[in-house]
Amino acid sequence: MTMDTHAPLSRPDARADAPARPELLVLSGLSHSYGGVRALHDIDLTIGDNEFFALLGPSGCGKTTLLRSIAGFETPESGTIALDGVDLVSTPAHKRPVNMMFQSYALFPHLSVERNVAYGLEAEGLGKAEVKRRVGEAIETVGLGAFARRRPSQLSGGQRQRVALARAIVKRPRLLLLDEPLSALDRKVRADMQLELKRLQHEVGMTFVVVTHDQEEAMSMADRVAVLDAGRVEQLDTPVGLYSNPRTRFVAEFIGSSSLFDGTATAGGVDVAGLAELPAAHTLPVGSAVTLVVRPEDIEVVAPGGAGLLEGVVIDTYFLGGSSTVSVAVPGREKPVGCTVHATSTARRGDTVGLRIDHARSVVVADTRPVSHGGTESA
Ligand SMILES: Nc1ncnc2c1ncn2[C@@H]1O[C@H](COP(=O)(O)OP(=O)(O)OP(=O)(O)O)[C@@H](O)[C@H]1O
Repeated sequence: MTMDTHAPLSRPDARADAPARPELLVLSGLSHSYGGVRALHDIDLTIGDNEFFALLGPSGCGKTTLLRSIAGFETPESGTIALDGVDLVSTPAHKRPVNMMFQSYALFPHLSVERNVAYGLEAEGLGKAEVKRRVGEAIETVGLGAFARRRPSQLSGGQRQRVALARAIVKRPRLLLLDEPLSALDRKVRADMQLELKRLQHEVGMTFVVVTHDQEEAMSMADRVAVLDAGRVEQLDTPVGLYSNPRTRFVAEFIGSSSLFDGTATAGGVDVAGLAELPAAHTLPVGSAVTLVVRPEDIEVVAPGGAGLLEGVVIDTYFLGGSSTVSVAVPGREKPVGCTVHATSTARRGDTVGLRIDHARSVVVADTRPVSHGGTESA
């Protein structure tokens, strides 16, 4: 049997709930409701200067409400928002040093690219020469120099998105808010634009706060990510921290793939219902309901029969290029266990294999749901 030899991810030891840079935006105790619907519950967040920050969560978790509160399109029920130490809640939206890029891009269809980009500056009453220079710079920054005279209908989706970006950065806000900025683009263009957005943020030196429900997008672009669920911040961390050290079951399921083993905490690990006691380090009360979270690259597929191994039967292998995913049915578990192996793995469908979990890398989280039998697996 082949052994999986992935290098371990480093675990962050710095406090990830505080930005590495000087703070720019501080939200304290922010709550908001729409009629009887609680959209935000007591949110505390600090976002750093020149940081690429993502708000990530499933539909309805409150991401847009949070963004709109920062922009000034919603007035929070309680709590404070300060930018550079100055209160924003009492500052009207148009006076905040904040710009928002909408999902729809909201371009003027009858105006050329350069007129679209110039619009906001002209509305501010800037001189013609200044407008021309700044518009030219912004259009170059987003790589649309050759398209300045075209109208939005003569551009691709990715190019339209760049116009919206140019229009957002041309006013040089301290903070740029982007609501699902890539959702209108197809998969390939999206991947390119993720890199582009990151480059642009670095180049213009502004703080970006991006809202997305796509965890890959958030993880690939952002310096830090706040994972929201039902109006609360579940975890605020770096992408590596979220992946390697999820603090709740929700985060473990939402970020990346994992096999989740529900059970009861023991002194040295987790007693997985109907399966085995699996060793793991944790500080949760013995006897409490917990979930052991194991990433696919932290499971080694080996010959069966060794001590401390789970055993199962390979039900599928998926070749992914440099690696493969082996899906193993383990008796007593409803969902198969996914393992990442080297592409040269000899594991084949129908093989009985042993699974060695890297106990030093698995994570135990408190499970607030009733203990289920058979375990679950995230996508
Ligand atoms: N204008 C409104 N009136 C009433 N309820 C609203 C309003 N806007 C949002 N909500 C509710 O507030 C909650 C948070 O909505 P919000 O739009 O902030 O979530 P979201 O995470 O951005 O979702 P999505 O990803 O689907 O856009 C949801 O339950 C939503 O139904």
